[in-house]
Amino acid sequence: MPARRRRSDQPKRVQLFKASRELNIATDTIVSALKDRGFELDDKLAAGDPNARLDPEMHDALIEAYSDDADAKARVRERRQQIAAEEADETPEPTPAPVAEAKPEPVAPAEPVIQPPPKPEPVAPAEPVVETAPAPEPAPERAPEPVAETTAPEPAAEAEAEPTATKAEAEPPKTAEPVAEAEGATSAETKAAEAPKAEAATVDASTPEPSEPTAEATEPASGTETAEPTAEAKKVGELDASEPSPEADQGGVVRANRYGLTGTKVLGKIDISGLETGRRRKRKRNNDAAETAPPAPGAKDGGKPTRTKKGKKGRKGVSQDEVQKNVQETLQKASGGGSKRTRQKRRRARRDERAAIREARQQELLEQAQVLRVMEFISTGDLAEAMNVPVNEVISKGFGLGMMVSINQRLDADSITLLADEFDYEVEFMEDVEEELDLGEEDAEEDLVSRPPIVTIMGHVDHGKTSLLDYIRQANVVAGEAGGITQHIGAYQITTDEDKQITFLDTPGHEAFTAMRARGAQVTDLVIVVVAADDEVMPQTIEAINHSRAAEVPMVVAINKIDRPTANPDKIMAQLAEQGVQVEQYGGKVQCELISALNGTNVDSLLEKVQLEADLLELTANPDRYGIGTVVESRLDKGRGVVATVLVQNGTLEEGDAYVVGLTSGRVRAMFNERDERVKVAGPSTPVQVLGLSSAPDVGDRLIVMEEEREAREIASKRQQLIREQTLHQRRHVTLADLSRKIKLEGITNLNIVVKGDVGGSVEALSDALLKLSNEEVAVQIVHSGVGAITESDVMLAVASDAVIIGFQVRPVAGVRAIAEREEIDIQLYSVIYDAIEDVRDALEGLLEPEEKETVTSTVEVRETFKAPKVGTIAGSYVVEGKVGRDDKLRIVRDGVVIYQGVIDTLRRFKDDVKEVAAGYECGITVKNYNDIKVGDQFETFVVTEEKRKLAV
Ligand SMILES: Nc1nc2c(ncn2[C@@H]2O[C@H](COP(=O)(O)OP(=O)(O)OP(=O)(O)O)[C@@H](O)[C@H]2O)c(=O)[nH]1
Repeated sequence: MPARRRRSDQPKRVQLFKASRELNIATDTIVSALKDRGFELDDKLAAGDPNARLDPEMHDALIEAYSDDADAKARVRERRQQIAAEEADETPEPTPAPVAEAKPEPVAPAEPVIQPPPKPEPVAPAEPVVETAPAPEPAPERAPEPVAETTAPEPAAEAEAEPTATKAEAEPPKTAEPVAEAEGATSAETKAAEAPKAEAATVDASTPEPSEPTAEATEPASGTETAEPTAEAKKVGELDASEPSPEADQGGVVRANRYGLTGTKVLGKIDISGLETGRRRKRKRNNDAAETAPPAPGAKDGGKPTRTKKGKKGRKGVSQDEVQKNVQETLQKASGGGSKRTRQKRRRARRDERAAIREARQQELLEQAQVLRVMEFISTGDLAEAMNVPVNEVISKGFGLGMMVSINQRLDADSITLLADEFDYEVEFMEDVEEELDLGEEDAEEDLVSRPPIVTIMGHVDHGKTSLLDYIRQANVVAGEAGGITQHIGAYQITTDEDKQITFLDTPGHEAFTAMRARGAQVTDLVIVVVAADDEVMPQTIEAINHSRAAEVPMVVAINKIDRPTANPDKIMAQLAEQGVQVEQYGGKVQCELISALNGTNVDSLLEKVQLEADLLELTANPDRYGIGTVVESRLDKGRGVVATVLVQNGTLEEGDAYVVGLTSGRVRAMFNERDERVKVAGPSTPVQVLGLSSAPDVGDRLIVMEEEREAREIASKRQQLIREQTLHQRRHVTLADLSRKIKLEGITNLNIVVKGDVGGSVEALSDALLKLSNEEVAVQIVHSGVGAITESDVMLAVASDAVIIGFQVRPVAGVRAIAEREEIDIQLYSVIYDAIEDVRDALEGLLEPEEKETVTSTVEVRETFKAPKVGTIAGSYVVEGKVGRDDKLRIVRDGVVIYQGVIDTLRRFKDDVKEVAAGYECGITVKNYNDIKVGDQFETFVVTEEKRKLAV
């Protein structure tokens, strides 16, 4: 499976929801803006899918159009940070109080105000100002009309006209409001957003009044309110001006001071908060207020009475707290807490310090994009943990994005990316855990030594591939190896006359070659294409040529069977040239030898040519590193357990090494070469049989030596988990048993199969053949294939993926049959590959006819064996489950592999022949024509009945 690339590697394509957030505009607005600008939108984008991605040009166009909003947002953020810092400072002076108020308050007014035209208001004040001062320009431009017109003209005028007088009278009650107004103004400005701010700011600076009236104007009550604001505005002005008189700290004067200060503060804040966007800020501020506001006792109550007049509850509450707090602080100060002051100073210093650290950390996080390395299908809980955020936050973000996720729900790649984005994480998926291994480590030039080439022989059927391999192998043995005949272990190494070594992959044909390549295991360095001289370049010859080209592996042509009288090598060379293979005899570069695999003619010089070609490749490896190899064959050996032939590709594999291979890990218990001699080490390009695997790996799996076994185990279990999760997610509700019916009734499109077999070769062959059965309606998928008995985990896998289990020359281990029955998993067992293929084909075509049905009657364990003269071997047995019948057929299963199938000759209890023996009883069994029964063997007895087959639904 191709490793998923990090999104950051791709050209930056921003998601719609991100752009929306970034630019502070609705997704709908973005979509329509893009349409207006003539962009072609894909379906997702056109539908406003928040995950749809924008091309960089679209993004640029949006930035151009809406950067103001984005700027505003950025400024707001900046300001928020400032405010947070200020709050943290929480100076004892009255100043902080207003700040605190300013924050919560704008929020409250902000919302209601936001909807109406916030902009018009600034306009309103602008008018009054016009008279007194310059700055009317902005107003006319923006000046919408509604509120502005109704409220603005008169009140504004009044406000200005009446200033001082009104104030003198109105002062007491209004004192409470100034803040409110100020805030109102703030919010108004906030809404005005963009341009007006600058203006507003200037206005504020010069004349505080205008801004306030505006604020009020915005608010519902026009007349009265306007009047008040003006008054307040003046007040503020006055206070500011007059207040030079100190005493701020004094208890008695506290109130007056406080208010004066509050007012000033608020005005100062106005332009900043003017940038604020309503809701978020509100929440934040409320929280802030809650946090900053000390548990001041009767704060609320204390403050309220003064303010009852004006109806802004939110404000009152918060400001009351602050007021109360200030009062307390000031009183404390006044009562002469010198030590307190120092303590406060210290506290402030500490706070500053903490704030600085926090800021630095934030900055750091912002600067370096956070990358999350996770596997697909992790649960929401795990994702939250990986991001170090509370899981409910992740869930609620999910809701916000329209995703209903629960804590244990497994998430697909898109959901993970989306959620992680929300927390500013980039996601890197670990599809292949191998990525985590340090395989990429380059070998130093000086560590590299040359290694033998690894060669695969390919060609058309019957052109002599096997004969050539056999000849080479035998010739090699004859050449003086004392180890005896080489065994078929999937690969072997020979030594040429020049004392050079060549490793051959012992599986002729391109199936094995492509099967490995399909798994990303490029083992072969060189291909020998065999063509029979008495035949022609055939389809599979062309396939072989194409395979070697696709793999970018050089080829050497062997024109075989030249001993045959009908041999016509020239014709073959000409035909090869037609395929673009120019052999050297034809002036081309491809080396070619005319051979006879049967009697060995020119095989030596063929090997020389192979060696020459290999020399050009300058193949090297570093024997001084941990071994890395590829499994070329794996099988279940009766005595040794799982045996895997590993072709070491780099480094050295040693006995005792800890390794991970496929989904399993372990230690190399022992190693044997192709002559079955025990070896302690295996260097580059050496094929070796590895013992000590807990389960059979797949052909093409990489075996990687790890420093510690624990590490290897972790990787294996991660892989298992990944496979499990992926399988769960790829669940298809299809079973072979229902296949025909489902094809007809439900039009199902997938048939999942778990293939188990006795040797890797047959498993591969069967799997490949089954895969090829896919037709237009139904695709065959091999969800798992492996060597060995059918285990519970196979059944569980089949359950998870609704698969059928096909066993070739293997049987379910004890108890598994019962589980399969309970789970309604169909296990089909075969001894002939062709039968399996035919059955599946029939099932796929919905043609399976009723036939014989085999029913297993018992499982029997051989506990002792006795040799009796005439009778042969008697198996002293125990019936584990079921009931053995005298006429039952039987299979002998050893280590999960069927070694014999036949019939029961005699069935006895004590010395009597019996018709049947039930579970829990002992009996003596002899098998017709078979005596090689061993203790530990299992008999599986069965009867064959003429019944409709399961598949013939
Ligand atoms: N006369 C002659 N016969 C050969 C030679 N090489 C192979 N044969 C015969 O050709 C037949 C097929 O040879 P194999 O080696 O089985 O061919 P293959 O390409 O391995 O065939 P598949 O495994 O079916 O793909 C056998 O009967 C061989 O004895 C040769 O050099 N000369």
